[in-house]
Amino acid sequence: MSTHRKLTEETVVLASHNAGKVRENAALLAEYGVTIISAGDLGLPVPEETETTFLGNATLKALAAARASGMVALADDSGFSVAALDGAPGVHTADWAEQPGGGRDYAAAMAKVEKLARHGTDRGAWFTCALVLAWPDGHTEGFEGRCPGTWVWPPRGEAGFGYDPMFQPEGMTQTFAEMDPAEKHRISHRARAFAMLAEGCLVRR
Ligand SMILES: O=c1nc[nH]c2c1ncn2[C@H]1C[C@H](O)[C@@H](COP(=O)(O)OP(=O)(O)OP(=O)(O)O)O1
Ligand SMILES: [Mg+2]
Repeated sequence: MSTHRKLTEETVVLASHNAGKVRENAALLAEYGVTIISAGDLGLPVPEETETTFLGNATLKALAAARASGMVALADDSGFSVAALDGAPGVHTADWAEQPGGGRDYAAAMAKVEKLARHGTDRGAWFTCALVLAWPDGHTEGFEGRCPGTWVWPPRGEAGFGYDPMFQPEGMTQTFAEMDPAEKHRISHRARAFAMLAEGCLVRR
């Protein structure tokens, strides 16, 4: 018997303000007949990410959206880690792209990572994604997936979002940004976390 709470609702709030993440999670949920409303569409605030782990921050974002909306919410906290940098930027991945005047510059963020990591011999890198479902009564279900690979320079490809152009997953010759979305969905950290979430909490309809 599963110890996970099942999602019975047909619509969930996607507690993310990142268009790339909303798009990828919406596509994954659609396979289970679940539709989404984004936190942006509902005008929900962007909570401060004060936790030190991906699961901690995803839980905080999911609970804030579930309580504010009265609906089940799904949050995604994710990031890029470099072995030579002891896992940085990690939970601070989005912060590294933040510009002084507001907004994000991912070309600059990738250049910062390369500058710090280029002297190391270890090219290992990985993406992590924590997905948390939260109910308005405070119940949560969380799952974490990782995708191992290497960082590459210069960045390659136009698809995807964020740090995708500098990440080549293990066993592949293309970066995430050179793959089509369906291919990224077969192997990504998000897809792996989602597969666990689906196994635990989703019912195909
Ligand atoms: O598949 C990915 N491919 C490339 N980059 C990625 C991926 N997944 C996460 N990332 C990057 C984007 C962001 O710089 C950080 C997540 O930060 P994170 O706080 O979880 O998301 P966010 O602030 O963009 O949106 P929100 O918190 O509203 O969900 O990692
Ligand atoms: Mg964030």
